[in-house]
Amino acid sequence: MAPPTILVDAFSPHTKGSIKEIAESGNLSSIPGHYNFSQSESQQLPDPVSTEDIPTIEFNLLVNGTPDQRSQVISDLGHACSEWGFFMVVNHGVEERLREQMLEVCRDFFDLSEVEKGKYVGRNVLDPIRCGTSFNPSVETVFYWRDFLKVLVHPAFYSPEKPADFRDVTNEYCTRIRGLVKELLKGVSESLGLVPCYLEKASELETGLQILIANLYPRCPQPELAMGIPPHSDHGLLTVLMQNNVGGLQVKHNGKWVLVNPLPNSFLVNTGDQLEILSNGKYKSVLHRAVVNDQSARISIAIANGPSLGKAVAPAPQLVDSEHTPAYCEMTYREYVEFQQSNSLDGKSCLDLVRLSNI
Ligand SMILES: O=C(O)CCC(=O)C(=O)O
Ligand SMILES: [Fe+2]
Repeated sequence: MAPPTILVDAFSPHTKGSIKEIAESGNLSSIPGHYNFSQSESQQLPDPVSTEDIPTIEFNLLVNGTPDQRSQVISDLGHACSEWGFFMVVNHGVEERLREQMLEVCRDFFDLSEVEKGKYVGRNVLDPIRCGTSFNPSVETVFYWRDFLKVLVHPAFYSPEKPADFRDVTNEYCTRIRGLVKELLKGVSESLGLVPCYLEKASELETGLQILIANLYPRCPQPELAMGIPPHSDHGLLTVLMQNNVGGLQVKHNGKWVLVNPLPNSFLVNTGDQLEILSNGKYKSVLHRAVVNDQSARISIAIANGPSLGKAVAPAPQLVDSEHTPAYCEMTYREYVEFQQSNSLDGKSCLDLVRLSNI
């Protein structure tokens, strides 16, 4: 088979529009060649996928439980972070109505005209509002079956002008998620043997960077040949994810891809690179990816919660001793995010690049 000849410059997704537009144009029965990963040398599809029970965290017991119940949840959190880097949160108190509204405003955004969405085509990772397609199209030769919208929502809050209710709904939702993350991080700190406020302080969470990422994966006529989002880890502390009722997320666990089937009304939470650094590698930032399907469009909404951009992040001194030397170099979160964006990671975590060689 001939190698792919499509170059980013010759076929910029920004000029040709979204994958939504391509997927919805006529009766598409096969995917364009530059979405076909079987032609790519760098990505291999698919690996065997298994189903396993994913750890579940009872949020209500973490914040309102008896001391014994709270201790149990903290121990569950510790296990989830060290063994999986991934867990489901149930009984979190965020109303189903708000979650549905979030999905609606994000769907309405993707339904805007290409011209309207084109206002937000951005190039830089820290642009306040950025809409695009694929994963990192400036360095890719085969594209991902995904459109995205990324909005910075904290410490300064931004919103596209349309749809009209996007601003209010996302502001409320992201504020609620910040509350959830703050409590989860207290539990995670305690599970590391640190004081409850450790991670909050060490990451300057009050001015922490929060990013809303809405992903649209349209129906794909040949899902076995395409990929929605490639294996990656998230750069922040904790990412809180939900989806419409369509599956596709997979997490890497013990060397295998595990299909995630969330419990109704639950949030999916994964650990990010900054948590791995702060915990000196005790909690691994989990690799995850999203596959596509030929039945229904999938929408996922990830809220990434990270340290303050100016905060220099390093392993907690309490987790460093003669047996556990510092495993990562200190870097501000801004440097880390920009460093990640400037590297073609090709399925690897940016952490591989900042890990000190002594572990
Ligand atoms: O669509 C998904 O389930 C995963 C999305 C994701 O990993 C991300 O936006 O970082
Ligand atoms: Fe992710």
